[in-house]
Amino acid sequence: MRPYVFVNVAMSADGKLSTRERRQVKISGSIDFRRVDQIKAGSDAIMVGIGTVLADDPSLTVKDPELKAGRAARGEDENPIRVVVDSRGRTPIEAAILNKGSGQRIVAVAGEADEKNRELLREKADVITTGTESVDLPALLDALHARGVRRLMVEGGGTLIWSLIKEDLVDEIQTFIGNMVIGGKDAPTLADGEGFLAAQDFVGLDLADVLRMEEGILLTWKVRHQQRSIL
Ligand SMILES: NC(=O)c1ccc[n+]([C@@H]2O[C@H](COP(=O)([O-])OP(=O)(O)OC[C@H]3O[C@@H](n4cnc5c(N)ncnc54)[C@H](O)[C@@H]3O)[C@@H](O)[C@H]2O)c1
Ligand SMILES: Nc1nc(=O)c(N)c(NC[C@H](O)[C@H](O)[C@H](O)COP(=O)(O)O)[nH]1
Repeated sequence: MRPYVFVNVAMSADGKLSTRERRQVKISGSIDFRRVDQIKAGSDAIMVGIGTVLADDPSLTVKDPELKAGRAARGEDENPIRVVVDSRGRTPIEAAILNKGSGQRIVAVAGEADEKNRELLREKADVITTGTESVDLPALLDALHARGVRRLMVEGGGTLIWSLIKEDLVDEIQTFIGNMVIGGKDAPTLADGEGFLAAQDFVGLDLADVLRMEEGILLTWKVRHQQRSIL
């Protein structure tokens, strides 16, 4: 079993999530940032890859006090469970995601992660070890479901999103497209990794909503799941 998984990113008009130097770019306007806060507050967990932690040092906390109060009224922590996918356990112990705001943290590492790193991270987070070189994403989602996670928001980055999509683990993609061109053939996009080559492997989407938002546009897609042959 796994949670409902939805990706939320902001990208430039040319599809970039940040610069080729992975320097964070403010793409969302105030309305989209508020929307992101709302969907974060409505999630049981929010997940990022270690690349995003090292590049942006995000706290992934809920910002609006009313949204936090709403979570408390439902008997929830003020922040969703924050999950870092981090094969080698490189999450800095002083990272914002481990120190800012209350709530549970999970760092998912792979078997190869250094035991010392795992020990250190256990002071601030639950450490889940799954997979050998990279984190076993189906197993991680199963573990999150077993912990009661039913709605999982994935913030990025492109490498993590690619793996989740490739393993057919994403149900919905929300992307805010902002009114700027970042450029750069090596700048990160919504789905990086090795990419598909054959058209029959491309992941199909159904357009669920289009919304103009300031000078940008918010697209919501539902992912068409692979027709798994039932053996
Ligand atoms: N604009 C946005 O909405 C947005 C959101 C998040 C991140 N970003 C940007 O994305 C960039 C970071 O993205 P990224 O692709 O470098 O890193 P990422 O955040 O996607 O993390 C990828 C890393 O996670 C680890 N990992 C472990 N198991 C894995 C698995 N099974 N599959 C995939 N990864 C696994 C690996 O070390 C891998 O390199 C930054 O520049 C950041 O600013 C933008
Ligand atoms: N939705 C969105 N619009 C953007 O313009 C932008 N640059 C990000 N980037 C994603 C990044 O990883 C974190 O969402 C932010 O860094 C927020 O981090 P905080 O929780 O405020 O610490 N995300």
